[in-house]
Amino acid sequence: MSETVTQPAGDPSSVASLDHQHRRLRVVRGRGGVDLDAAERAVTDLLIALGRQAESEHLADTPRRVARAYAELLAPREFDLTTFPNEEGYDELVLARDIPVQSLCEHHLLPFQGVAHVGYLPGDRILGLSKLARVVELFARDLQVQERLTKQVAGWLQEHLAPRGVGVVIEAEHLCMSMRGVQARGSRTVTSAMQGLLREDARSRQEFFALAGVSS
Ligand SMILES: Nc1nc2c(ncn2[C@@H]2O[C@H](COP(=O)(O)OP(=O)(O)OP(=O)(O)O)[C@@H](O)[C@H]2O)c(=O)[nH]1
Ligand SMILES: [Zn+2]
Repeated sequence: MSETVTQPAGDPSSVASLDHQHRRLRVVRGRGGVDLDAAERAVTDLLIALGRQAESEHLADTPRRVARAYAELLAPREFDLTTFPNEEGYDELVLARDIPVQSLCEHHLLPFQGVAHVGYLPGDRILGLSKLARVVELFARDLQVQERLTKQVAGWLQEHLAPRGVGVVIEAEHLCMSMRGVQARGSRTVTSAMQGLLREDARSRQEFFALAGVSS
């Protein structure tokens, strides 16, 4: 048996189907579609505005490449959110550290990249471990600000896994801050989002930050 679930407001383009028998949630996140032809024309115009014609063989195909690159960067891969019954009653933290994060800053369309530490305190069900990284990608492949990305990952896990708590820390370097502008090379921005016991209980919160290797 399966049913289609539409994601909540703020994420209107996402659709998922729930397989009750296997407790799998098929996660598909559309972006309303990238218009590749229009993007290609826009990149051609941008190159002209920057004073660059298709003067070399390298540049000749650049508009098409850039359009396809953005389409790829804005399209998270589909996955099944597989959960299992917490048969052992495991009630300590589960934490995946150093999950690579790559996203695009919505102010300059430049990359920001770094790592995410994502953890949760299990309730009735535990999650296939790889899914923590997949949820990070689900929201990172978008035009983002780091604060929103961090909160979206935590909120989504809380909603779909119903754990006793969720914690997300992201450490990232923004190329808009290092390659240009202030040129603060090597500076990393740290954001966190905590839900449930990891927000309310000081001991759990401290343990999360200690295991994540981040001072609280
Ligand atoms: N809060 C937040 N700010 C971000 C993020 N990514 C980039 N920014 C900042 O967004 C701001 C945009 O500010 P503006 O003053 O409009 O842009 P700007 O003139 O290019 O700013 P400078 O980078 O200081 O040269 C900059 O301070 C960026 O560093 C993010 O993920 N979160
Ligand atoms: Zn930026």
